[in-house]
Amino acid sequence: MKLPDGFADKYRRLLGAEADGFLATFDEPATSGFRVNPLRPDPTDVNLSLSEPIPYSEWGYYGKVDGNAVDHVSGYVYSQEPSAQMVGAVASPQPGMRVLDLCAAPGGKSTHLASAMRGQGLLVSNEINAGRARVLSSNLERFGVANAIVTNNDPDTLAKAWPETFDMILVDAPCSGEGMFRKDHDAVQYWTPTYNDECAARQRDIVAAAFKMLAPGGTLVYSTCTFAPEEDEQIVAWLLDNTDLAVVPLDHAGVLAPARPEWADGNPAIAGAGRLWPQSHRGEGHFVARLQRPGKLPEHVPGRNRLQTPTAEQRTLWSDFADYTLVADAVTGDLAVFGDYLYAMPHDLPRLKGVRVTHPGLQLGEFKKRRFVPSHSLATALPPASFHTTVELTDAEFGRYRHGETVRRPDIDGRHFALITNQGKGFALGHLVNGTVKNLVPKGLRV
Ligand SMILES: C[S@@+](CC[C@H](N)C(=O)[O-])C[C@H]1O[C@@H](n2cnc3c(N)ncnc32)[C@H](O)[C@@H]1O
Repeated sequence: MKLPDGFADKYRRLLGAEADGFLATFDEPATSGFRVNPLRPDPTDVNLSLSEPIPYSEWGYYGKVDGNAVDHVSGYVYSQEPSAQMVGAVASPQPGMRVLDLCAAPGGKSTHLASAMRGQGLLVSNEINAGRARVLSSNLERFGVANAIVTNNDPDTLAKAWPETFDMILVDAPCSGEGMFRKDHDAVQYWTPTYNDECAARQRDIVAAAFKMLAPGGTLVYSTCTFAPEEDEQIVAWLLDNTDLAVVPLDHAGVLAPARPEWADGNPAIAGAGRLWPQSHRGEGHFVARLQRPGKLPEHVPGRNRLQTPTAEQRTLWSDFADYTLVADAVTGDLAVFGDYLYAMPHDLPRLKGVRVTHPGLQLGEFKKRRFVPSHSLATALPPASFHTTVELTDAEFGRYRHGETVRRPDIDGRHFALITNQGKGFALGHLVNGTVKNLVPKGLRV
């Protein structure tokens, strides 16, 4: 690969004898990986025949999953490069925590955090870019995450709304992406000898805002997919100088190499952070640090939010649908209406005033002229056992249904909604009308 001018010289200076091995990796193919979804009743019921587990990532495997395979479409797997999986492994939030993923799109780390949280507690996934926030919401829906909301704000706005609010915050920072060079040619084009300093200035602003939102006793995880000390060790040094955070040393017994204090201000505590290098590990490379505030985590105080609750008519429309389609208590959470849409919102929400919430929880459906139209997200959020009726499709029918076609099941009478499955995995809803399954795959998801 043609590396940008100045890049190789910089890493020869930093790495000395190790530089040749590091620079040679840019001519090797990129590595792929995925995680299985522990939120599913049978997480390993996916095609793992050729996949080898990633030793440091509880649900991770090396290998590639086809984006059109049922395992992907039904949210049984999430494709994520192996190094990136170290971040979720280091964070490992406990179920019940209040967690903020500040730079969250498209959702690789958020779905990993949600896996560890097991549906308990609150995950706030924030993304500054509106288009990317929409992709994030749909990836969380596909993965069946019901205890998350998505916000679309800059970090300073959130810091004003949510002082000392979260038990854990992940900053997976926008960076120069040197670890993406093998996968993303644009990252190579952007790089100049001053780009790392420009990224570092933005990263300092982001971590400063993140720190304001961290509760006493809380944990900040900072990560990048770049090798540049300006964006890695030097950001940790800045946090140690400007906040009461301390580095929690990571386990360097496996693939994670110690970070390099000499590439920042020499503070030996920085070595507790970790680096994944592509020359010594099967992955693209990453930096990760875990830092903690002194003190004891406070009790969560739910914010006083004035949410629009459903009207009596809307409640009836919802319960008519739910009673007829779902088993009892399939949906938990507080019912709230946003525009024409009904959501089940997670409990323990902080105050939402001043925050742009673009995905307030699990979208249940839309009220349309005195009718309730269920949302696609129910198909991947709820297990098949939650539905009174499921319709299993053959592999050939699966492809046609995703395309938007109807299927026939003459043995099923009446009119009702059903979960559509392939290989037992729910991936869409359908409306059965006298033996014909009308296709409810949203137009934007048809292929
Ligand atoms: C490395 S990516 C996050 C990847 C994500 N965590 C994942 O695992 O899928 C960084 C994200 O930060 C966002 N971003 C860019 N500028 C930002 C800023 N000033 N403050 C917060 N986020 C920003 C980008 O839009 C991008 O989605």
